[in-house]
Amino acid sequence: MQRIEQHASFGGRQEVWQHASTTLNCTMKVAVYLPPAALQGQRCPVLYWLSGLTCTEQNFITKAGAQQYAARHGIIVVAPDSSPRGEGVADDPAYDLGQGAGFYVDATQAPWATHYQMQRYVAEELPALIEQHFPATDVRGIFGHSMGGHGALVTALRNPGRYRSVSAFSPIVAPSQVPWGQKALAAYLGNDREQWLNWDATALIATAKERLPLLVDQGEADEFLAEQLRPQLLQAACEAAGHPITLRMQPGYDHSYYFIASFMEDHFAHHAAAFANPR
Ligand SMILES: N[C@@H](CCC(=O)N[C@@H](CS)C(=O)NCC(=O)O)C(=O)O
Repeated sequence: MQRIEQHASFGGRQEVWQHASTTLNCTMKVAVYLPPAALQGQRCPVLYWLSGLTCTEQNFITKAGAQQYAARHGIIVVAPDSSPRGEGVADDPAYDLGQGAGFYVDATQAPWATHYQMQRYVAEELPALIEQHFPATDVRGIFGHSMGGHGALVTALRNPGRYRSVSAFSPIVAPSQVPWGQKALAAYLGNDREQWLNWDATALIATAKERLPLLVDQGEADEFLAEQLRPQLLQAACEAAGHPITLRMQPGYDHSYYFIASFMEDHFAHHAAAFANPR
């Protein structure tokens, strides 16, 4: 791993690292915030952030205002790029497919399957790397925004026991039922809609092996709310399955990082409380 950026921040350090990913077959960039406790040699729990469409590892660290809360709670925050990248990596001219739009799934279809294995990357390769190279414990949480909110929910649901906590901002809760998800899942997984359900939080809730409480914040003025996000589908699935969920509709807020930053403190409190509780 090679460090390519470092900035003092709230007594800790915001870093960006670059590494060769064996899962994705390309060079990946990942942002790592080390709180003051980690710089003093303490092992800290790790909160993974998954970004939305068009994002790199930069959007979250420059716009979400998370460093102050990570510093206060003594949490390492890891924010990877949202897809494999590079000249040899398959892409599409549209913003919602290909580079910047990995959807956190493991692709099975050409030309995507060679590099687009984002689920194994975020759930397996990245935690192993972080826990080897940084003063991290194996206590993990995961959260994200939009496509990354979908990624966080699905990653926690598919990997029981691996995360202590999960939350999301404006997630795509039912990708198999909305245009962004249908386009990406058809490309990456093919046309068998049964396969799509393995990557759809609303579908996975019914048979979840672990009932981690979900915290979901959603802006009511979000331009993608009615067509792409539809959080009520997740709430209904949770009610049917007896899965704990706190869905907070936030009047006046749109889909942007201004919204995310406004409720970031609450998400850190949610994850920090879970980290403090022994299982
Ligand atoms: N209107 C946007 C749609 C993509 C979008 O809204 N991306 C969200 C995540 S779904 C985002 O985080 N954008 C980057 C940012 O706001 O920094 C575009 O065409 O680029």
